[in-house]
Amino acid sequence: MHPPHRLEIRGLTKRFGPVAAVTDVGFAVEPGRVTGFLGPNGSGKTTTLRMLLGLVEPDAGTALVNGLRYRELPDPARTVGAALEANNFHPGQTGRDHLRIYAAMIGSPDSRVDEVLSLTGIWDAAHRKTGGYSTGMRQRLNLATAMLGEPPVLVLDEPTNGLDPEGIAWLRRFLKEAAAEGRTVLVASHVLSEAAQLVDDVLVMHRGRLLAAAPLTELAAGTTLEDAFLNLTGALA
Ligand SMILES: Nc1ncnc2c1ncn2[C@@H]1O[C@H](COP(=O)(O)OP(=O)(O)OP(=O)(O)O)[C@@H](O)[C@H]1O
Repeated sequence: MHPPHRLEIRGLTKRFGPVAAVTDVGFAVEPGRVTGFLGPNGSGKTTTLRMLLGLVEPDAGTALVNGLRYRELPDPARTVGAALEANNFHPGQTGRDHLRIYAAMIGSPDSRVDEVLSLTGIWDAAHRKTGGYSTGMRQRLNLATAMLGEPPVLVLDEPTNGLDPEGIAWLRRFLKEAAAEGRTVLVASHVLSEAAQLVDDVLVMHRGRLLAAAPLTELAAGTTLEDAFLNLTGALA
């Protein structure tokens, strides 16, 4: 794995026609911690992550991974493991073949495929076509793909969607361990009750703007994350 990496977002702004999707958003994400990127549907989380990954060009601002834009990284796929949508697999391909092709593309050894299959608990489904996977299995395959290059940074968008309670508990352990290993873990979610059990640091998005950035213990001191969130957004309603 590359050494730990820090993310730094500065003044990110993106409009889609009349929609101000993201407005002047800035924050840092530290290695060794799980950071929750929280906010309701449509608050600008995915657009911010897409700008971080060079998939959307910002109107203004920068998103840096250890001081470099994603497209300037010497080894991007092995630096940032990203899982944005769990439905971009070829339905006629097995999970294992999907991983083998991706491993070849990013220069990871074939042996890493078996490692990530074990790591993400989809070993049993590896030889089945992904068209028959449940949403939870797709999430695990997505995570397995993100982990192929042993990246120091993980960026995940709503990774618990479609996971059963056991899967959610498993993912929590997985991400906490990834952070304990020194990874930078950024997880977008609109499910505050789940986030409260997972994250160390909290970023709160609302209508395209960042409302708060603080450790969970500070933001939710003496209250729940839901109440802290409602207090923040209620003030703007
Ligand atoms: N490609 C696009 N074209 C037009 N509008 C877009 C596009 N992508 C996002 N938007 C709009 O930008 C706003 C922010 O969307 P975004 O997907 O970033 O929010 P989100 O917080 O990730 O929400 P969700 O949890 O529903 O994914 C929304 O109003 C959305 O409709």
